[in-house]
Amino acid sequence: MIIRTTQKKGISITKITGQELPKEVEKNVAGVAAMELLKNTTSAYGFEIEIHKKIKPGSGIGSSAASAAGAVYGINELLGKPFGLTKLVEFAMKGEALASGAAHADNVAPALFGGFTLVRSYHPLDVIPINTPSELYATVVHPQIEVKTADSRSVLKQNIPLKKAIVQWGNLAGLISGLYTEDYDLISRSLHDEIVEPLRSLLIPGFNQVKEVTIKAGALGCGISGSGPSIFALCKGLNSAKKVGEAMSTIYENYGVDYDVHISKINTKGIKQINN
Ligand SMILES: Nc1ncnc2c1ncn2[C@@H]1O[C@H](COP(=O)(O)OP(=O)(O)O)[C@@H](O)[C@H]1O
Ligand SMILES: N[C@@H](CCOP(=O)(O)O)C(=O)O
Repeated sequence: MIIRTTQKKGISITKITGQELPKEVEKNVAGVAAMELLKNTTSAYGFEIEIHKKIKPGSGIGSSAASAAGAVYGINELLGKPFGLTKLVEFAMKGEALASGAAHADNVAPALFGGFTLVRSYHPLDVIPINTPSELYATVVHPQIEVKTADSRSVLKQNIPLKKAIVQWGNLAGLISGLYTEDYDLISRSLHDEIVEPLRSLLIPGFNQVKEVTIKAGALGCGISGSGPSIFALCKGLNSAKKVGEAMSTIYENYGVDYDVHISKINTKGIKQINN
């Protein structure tokens, strides 16, 4: 993303490459998030935004969040950093509301803070950055089909049986504890989703096979990335992450579905600015 200051007040989106997305400010998550930030300033300037997309929308790996968070981060830098990270998350959430119908911080918070983040509360917004174990890698397979967050939210049930909620609270607490203590076995034992995965996985071709081969290949755990269709695995060490990536690929090779595999150490720094 490239952001420039302009004499004309307001936001404009001047160029989009890589994907078909609207340039109208009110229809693009970057424009909506940027407008929300501007509403909270008395800036004498405006900003023009170029968006260069490398991820298909409806990915489950935060394509929309990347644009929303990038826009507010860049404008905040150009304004001399009047806002802290939590405030930027609030602005970027307005962009996510356009994409999915819900002003959630699940992707914009980690994009801005870096690493793992816990969104403890929305009223008020309370984002807690969580420790990242030093040997932790993520492997993500992104089958090139679009699953919109709004659609995969609509398949969820509004009520959760108490028994399932108790199991899930245990897993969540175990995961947070495992991340802080860098206990990879505990992370592995805690990576289970009793509530959302059984419903949403039906929207993802090959999900069960991917999960099976991924665990066999040595992943600590595997699940739906965001609202899908991407599937993530957490791994200890780069070699394990690569083996898991190969195992994931075999499934989509057999399905004949185009896919990308991304392997990365967990990025603990969040968005960074590059000056040209
Ligand atoms: N700058 C943008 N980047 C990505 N998606 C955008 C953008 N602006 C608007 N959208 C819309 O947001 C929706 C994708 O968001 P979402 O379903 O949450 O997928 P993802 O998991 O890839 O973020 C699509 O309808 C897309 O047209
Ligand atoms: N975590 C939320 C939002 C997911 O958004 P996405 O853009 O990553 O799909 C959810 O699971 O609904």
